[in-house]
Amino acid sequence: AESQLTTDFYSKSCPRFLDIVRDTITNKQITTPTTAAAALRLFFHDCFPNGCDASVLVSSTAFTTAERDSSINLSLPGDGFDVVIRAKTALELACPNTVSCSDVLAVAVRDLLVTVGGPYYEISLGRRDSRVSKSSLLLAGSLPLPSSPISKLVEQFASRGFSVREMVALSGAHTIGFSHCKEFTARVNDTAGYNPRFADALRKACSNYRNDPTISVFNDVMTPNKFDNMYFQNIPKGLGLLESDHGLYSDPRTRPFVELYARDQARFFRDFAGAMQKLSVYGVLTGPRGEIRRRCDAIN
Ligand code: HEM
Ligand SMILES: [Ca+2]
Ligand SMILES: [Ca+2]
Repeated sequence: AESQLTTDFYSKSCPRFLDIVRDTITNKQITTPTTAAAALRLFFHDCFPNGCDASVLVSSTAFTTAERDSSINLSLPGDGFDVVIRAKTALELACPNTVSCSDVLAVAVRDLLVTVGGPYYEISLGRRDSRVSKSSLLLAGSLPLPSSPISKLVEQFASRGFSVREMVALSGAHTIGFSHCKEFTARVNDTAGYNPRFADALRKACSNYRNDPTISVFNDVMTPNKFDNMYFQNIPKGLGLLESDHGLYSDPRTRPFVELYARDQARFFRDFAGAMQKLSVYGVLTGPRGEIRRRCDAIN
């Protein structure tokens, strides 16, 4: 299906497509700077389990619990959904029933990454949206957990055609955004891999998280809002946040790529851009296998 995608898919049917998405994401990112990270994680959680088909955008109904309401997706921030819905609303006025929500999400993420300093890459278009979104179909193990051993993560990426190198490059997404205390606190207490002063600061920041589960910490403590290679420079210094971040440095299969990206940001940007292009065509639907959703939060 991915071979049927083209970069000029909407050039006749919706010539303003790219401009409309760019205007929308620019306004949103300026007013809400957490949007870029929110949308990037949303995209990963759409594509990785069952393909880039906007299945994660659908809301639950009286009859079905949608993917969005499965436990691993409950922490997806609303701003990722919101930026897609805003762009889609503007697009329905300009070119009704033409642009898929999955294409909007893929392009919105690309453009948002550029606004925070990330690399530009071409996005092929013509994805269609899923006609199903069921929490019950999201199998255990369809998304990586921070507590998973590196072998398990390598396996999860390999079964979808991603190399170890691509997995490390994609993990560089944690150069922006934040994580809730419950995702890492248990590990901080045994201090394995953490810089002691960083561990102290994390314990302090999270000391009240059971009463206030919204407390969260930047994934990249040095440049939290900038897309750069700082994530990889942090890890060898014990400044990685999640157990899976530290793990990339302890494992001999992934460590060389952490070191490579830590010293060569251009290399990281090239590999990240390539891996994002690959992720963005993973499991796409084309033609009659999908639909152009009228609203991104509901199957037609
Ligand atoms: C390698 C395995 C990965 C694991 C175990 C993992 C795990 C996590 C966890 C636990 C969080 C914190 C969520 C929260 O507390 O709200 C997080 C945040 C995030 N993840 Fe990952 N992730 C992985 C790979 C990826 C990939 C491949 C991407 C994108 C290409 C990505 C993008 C993000 C972003 C942008 C955030 C910050 C979200 C925000 O600020 O709203 N992650 N990740
Ligand atoms: Ca999906
Ligand atoms: Ca950063």
